[in-house]
Amino acid sequence: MALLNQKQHIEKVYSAVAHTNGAVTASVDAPVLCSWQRSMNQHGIDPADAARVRILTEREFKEQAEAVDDFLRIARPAVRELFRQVSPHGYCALLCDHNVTTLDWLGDDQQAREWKKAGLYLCSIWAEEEEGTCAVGTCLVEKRAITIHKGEHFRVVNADLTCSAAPILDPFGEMLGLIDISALRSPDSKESQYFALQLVKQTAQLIEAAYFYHQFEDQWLLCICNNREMAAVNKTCLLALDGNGTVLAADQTARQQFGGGIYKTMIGRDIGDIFDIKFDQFIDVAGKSNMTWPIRTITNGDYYFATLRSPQAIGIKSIQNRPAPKAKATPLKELSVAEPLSLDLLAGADRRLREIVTRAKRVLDKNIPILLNGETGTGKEVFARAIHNASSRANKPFVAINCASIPESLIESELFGYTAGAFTGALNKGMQGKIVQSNGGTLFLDEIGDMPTSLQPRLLRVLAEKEITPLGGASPIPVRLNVICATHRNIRDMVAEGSFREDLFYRLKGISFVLPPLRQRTDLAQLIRLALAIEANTEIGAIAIDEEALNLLTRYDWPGNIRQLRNVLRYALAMSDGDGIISTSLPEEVTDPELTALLPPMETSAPEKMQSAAQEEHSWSPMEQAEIALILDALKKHQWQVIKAAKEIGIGRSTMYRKMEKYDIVPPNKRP
Ligand SMILES: Nc1ncnc2c1ncn2[C@@H]1O[C@H](COP(=O)(O)OP(=O)(O)OP(=O)(O)O)[C@@H](O)[C@H]1O
Repeated sequence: MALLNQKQHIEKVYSAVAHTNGAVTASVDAPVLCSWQRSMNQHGIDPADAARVRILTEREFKEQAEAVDDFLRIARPAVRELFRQVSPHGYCALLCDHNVTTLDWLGDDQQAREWKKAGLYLCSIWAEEEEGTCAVGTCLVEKRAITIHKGEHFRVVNADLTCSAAPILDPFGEMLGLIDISALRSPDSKESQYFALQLVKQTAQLIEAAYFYHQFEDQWLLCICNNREMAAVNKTCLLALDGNGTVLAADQTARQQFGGGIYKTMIGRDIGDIFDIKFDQFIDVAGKSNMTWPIRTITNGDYYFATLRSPQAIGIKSIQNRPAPKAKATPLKELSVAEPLSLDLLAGADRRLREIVTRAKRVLDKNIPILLNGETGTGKEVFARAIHNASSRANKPFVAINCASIPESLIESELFGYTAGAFTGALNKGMQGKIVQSNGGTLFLDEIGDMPTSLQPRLLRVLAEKEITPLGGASPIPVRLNVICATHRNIRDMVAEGSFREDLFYRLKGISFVLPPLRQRTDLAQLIRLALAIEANTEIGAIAIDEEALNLLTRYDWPGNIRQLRNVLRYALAMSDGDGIISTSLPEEVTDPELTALLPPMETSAPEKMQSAAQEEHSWSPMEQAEIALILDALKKHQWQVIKAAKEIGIGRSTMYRKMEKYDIVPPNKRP
């Protein structure tokens, strides 16, 4: 842009934002003007600022791309096709994640320097907070497709570009990413970009549909169209249904057409409440054929045409005896909800979790260390077990060690084992460490953030050399190690503070997954039904739960995540009189969270304090202290259910009671 034009552009932006000249303000499209105001007033950006677009470092790029691996894999072919169509007209194509970072880029290599200079390149960040008005950033804010043409850009350095971007939403209406096509030069009129905008919109829709299919490939997919001829090839208006005909997800078109645009009005509803179909009969006819079937809406009797695609694999058992798809019928035992839970059952219908499960399945047998991160009770251990059970090592041992519950002095021998007479107090026969026990199976290192710094180099050596020398041993033992670690801590921060070795961190984090806390899960109602079935040892849906109770449970904040949810359901089952769960079956912490919040902290923390005080009065030997810590940890983990805690430690019930008596360990409900 020539200097004079640059000056005019800057003056125009200032004048429009300040409304000093009505004609200037009126000449700017409303969404562009709003974005200019945000850029200047909220983000404090100077339209004259000539800085280049910010670029991600290689490591940041790798991490961000890894986190949306599935999305990129699904979207790339569509971006390539789009680029093929637009590149002869001077456009490049950008695929961005929901952080507006360019994770894929296609452009004419001969102009690579120019693209780079303009920031239209891999790793560039097109956030409105940094760039001001721009197609990608403003599209993210507006959540709709938009063209930002030349001087509509906020910063003068971008004012030669023309860019059209469209959002790509997931089946739950959340932003997955964005697609953009941009050109360095273009005609002055914005109308020239009309077809560019339509093309990015279409491509975004295609990616959304592909993603929807992928996310729900193990469920029934109902594809609805208002035209019989187009029904078989239609890519939008999709509903994912479970084996009972309950709506699990709906794409944008379906939400707009049948749910008034509101996601929640459709999810969890029976398909028979929306269309005049009985789902079990419908899958008998439509599920077995690729034919198109006429259906009518219940509300106003409008005709539509539907095709039904059967699941590729079913994870959840249906309450009635519905026929499983013939092609890939799943063995009966996989349909049960009994523990240990499979990866598919753990994923539920939550987008993030389903993505995590898909990625986890891809590395199952690749000997890549997995790091699981997540708040307490989000299911890290259960997830690790499910990964093990889904791998080819399923018939080999899954050995878990909790680095936080074992005293530092014992971790070494627990992990590495020792030979007979290695030290005073060592068992006569010596002890095989957990690492050797897990040989060929999976070693689960829970709370890895609590691994003492003194032991970290030793663990690193075992991982690198794949052999181990027990304490007191002379020769190393070769081990086939597959490690899954878990922690609720931020190990990266620990690395920065120096309390966790960086080399060990990268050795353990071949791939990492963050399990979402319950408050972020989008499939809470479904998870509640699943957990209820597990607690009651029945099939999903066999225990009724009324709407008020379900609402209370889905609205509750769940600081203890799934562990707490399962305790609440266990309590509710005990309180219910056989007619299912109603709101009065639920504990007060759920029905009246404010009341619980008002209780003085002593109510919850006192028992633990008293317990520690009781232990401190004695002078136990280090071995006894270790035993106390182990018992207390197991009891707390199992909410003071002695039998479960004993089972976890691997001792009998009577031994457990004897030890509790010896160590003065009293359950909170029996304390004075
Ligand atoms: N998807 C699920 N459905 C039903 N129950 C689940 C699910 N995920 C986890 N659970 C249950 O929740 C409880 C907590 O799970 P787990 O011990 O794996 O969590 P965690 O994240 O390892 O907890 P912590 O960090 O406290 O060790 C367990 O009883 C487990 O069986």
